[in-house]
Amino acid sequence: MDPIVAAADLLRPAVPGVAWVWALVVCALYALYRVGRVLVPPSNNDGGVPHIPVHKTLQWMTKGAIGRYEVSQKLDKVYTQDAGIVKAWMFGGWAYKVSKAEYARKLFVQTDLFQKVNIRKMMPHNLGPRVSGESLTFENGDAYRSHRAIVGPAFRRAWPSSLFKKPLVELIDVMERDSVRPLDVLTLFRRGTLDVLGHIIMSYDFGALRDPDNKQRAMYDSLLEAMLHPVYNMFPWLDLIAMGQRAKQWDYLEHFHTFIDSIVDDRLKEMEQRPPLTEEERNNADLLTLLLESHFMTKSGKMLDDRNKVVAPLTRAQLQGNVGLFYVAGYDTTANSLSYVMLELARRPDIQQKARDIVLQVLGNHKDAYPTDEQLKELGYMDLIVKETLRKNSILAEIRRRLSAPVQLGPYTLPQGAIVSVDTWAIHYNPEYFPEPDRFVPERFAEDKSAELKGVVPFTFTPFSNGSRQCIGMKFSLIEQRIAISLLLLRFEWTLPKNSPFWSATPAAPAGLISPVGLMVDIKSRF
Ligand code: HEM
Repeated sequence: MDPIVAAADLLRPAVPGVAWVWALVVCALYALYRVGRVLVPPSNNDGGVPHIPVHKTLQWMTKGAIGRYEVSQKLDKVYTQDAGIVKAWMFGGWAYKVSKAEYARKLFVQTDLFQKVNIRKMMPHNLGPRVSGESLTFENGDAYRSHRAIVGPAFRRAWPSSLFKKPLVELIDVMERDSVRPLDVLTLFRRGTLDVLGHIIMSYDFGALRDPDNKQRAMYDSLLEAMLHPVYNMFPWLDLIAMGQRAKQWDYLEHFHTFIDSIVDDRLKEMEQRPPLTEEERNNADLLTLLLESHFMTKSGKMLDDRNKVVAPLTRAQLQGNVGLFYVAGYDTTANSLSYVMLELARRPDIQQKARDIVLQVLGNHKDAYPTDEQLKELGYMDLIVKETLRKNSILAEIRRRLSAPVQLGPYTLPQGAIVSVDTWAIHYNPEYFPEPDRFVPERFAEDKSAELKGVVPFTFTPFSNGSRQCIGMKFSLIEQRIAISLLLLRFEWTLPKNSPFWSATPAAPAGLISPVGLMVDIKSRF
């Protein structure tokens, strides 16, 4: 019987004093049972998956910004040993984390079995999942395939370098202006990526680079912080009584949705009245235009998904949700990635110079050079830098799924409903997959690498996830970063301040979105 009902029943008898004692005993037992469930991992007959004691996890959680690297090496690795899987207490419940290529492959490939966790349904009162509302990212099965058929074409396109020119050149100019002092690169890249996203998603100028105190950016950062707030994620019902800053963040959410809605509205009207896009217009169009073009095509009833089912048009809420998702998914991820690139290249001036030599060879040593599409092809080394940076500093620490049925992973049987995630840091630092994992070696990802750098084992490089649910914006982000890094190398030389803690460690949040908290860089203009 539900313990609350049992307690209420005990309160009914004629002798109230005794009833209260009984009620208190029942409540105390229930509290003990709840605490016990937290402390003792469920047996689940899973075949003896090793587990991390909850007090150890809590110890690390309370250490604050100590870094995912330390958590991975000193906690996860110690308890996982060679099993390639470990059970850990995360966000109020027990979950499995896998770190073996073979197990990760199953998670990435068997998408009907390893399903996306629909946190929108799980936490209906919580602010976080509402930011990207009814978007593809929470969907599974037919609903997901239908979304992806409409959203996919907007991302499967040419990404001409001219598309990025205005915001990226502005980013470099602002950086040059500020280069006299150690620079908080993460904040600057956040301003830059927001302007890039505004421009590319819906031809909107946020002006975040021009104005460091830009209100929209402050609002947006606050929303991101709200989405990742550990307490509200652990106790989602707290949002029912949101007060103070949290209540303000609910207002921001409304602003954000009204803002997207009004732009989607205008664009819908504009597109209804115009002839179909020409090839050239499509090449230079923003994502919203391409998304709506695809959305209009569904109205003929002839668009099919990858299993040949007819795709229904998106509702207004789904259009709004997907545009919101592009911001959520593309903003801090790319800003963090670029910051980590600056960090890794500051620590390795030899690789910084090697990359600069390539840039100067392709673009020439001219202050105003900007890569053409042809030149961009010759700047592929920047992608190797990004990949190695993301191997060492994966922005999403875990890629999480829920089991729709029991599954066998090696000797272990995981039960239906269990949460299973790929532990990107554990895989990326496994010397069996990446020899000498602490070293920064971009050439690991080159196609024509030397024999001692063996090929990347499939499903072991996962910063963008893998399989059919791989990041839809990966190509976009890689091109944006390829251009940004080339311009950074052309215009600046940089290093870390002498007393920077980042020379020997990488302080960062240990979970959630990984960020180089407090990174400052000394940059010097080359012109
Ligand atoms: C360095 C930059 C980026 C990283 C590291 C990154 C990483 C990821 C990862 C790991 C996932 C999969 C999450 C999961 O499977 O649970 C994902 C999904 C996604 N990403 Fe990215 N991303 C980046 C940039 C972008 C950009 C620039 C955009 C678009 C503007 C974008 C749009 C998306 C979308 C829409 C999804 C959901 C796809 C789905 O659910 O099928 N991402 N990203």
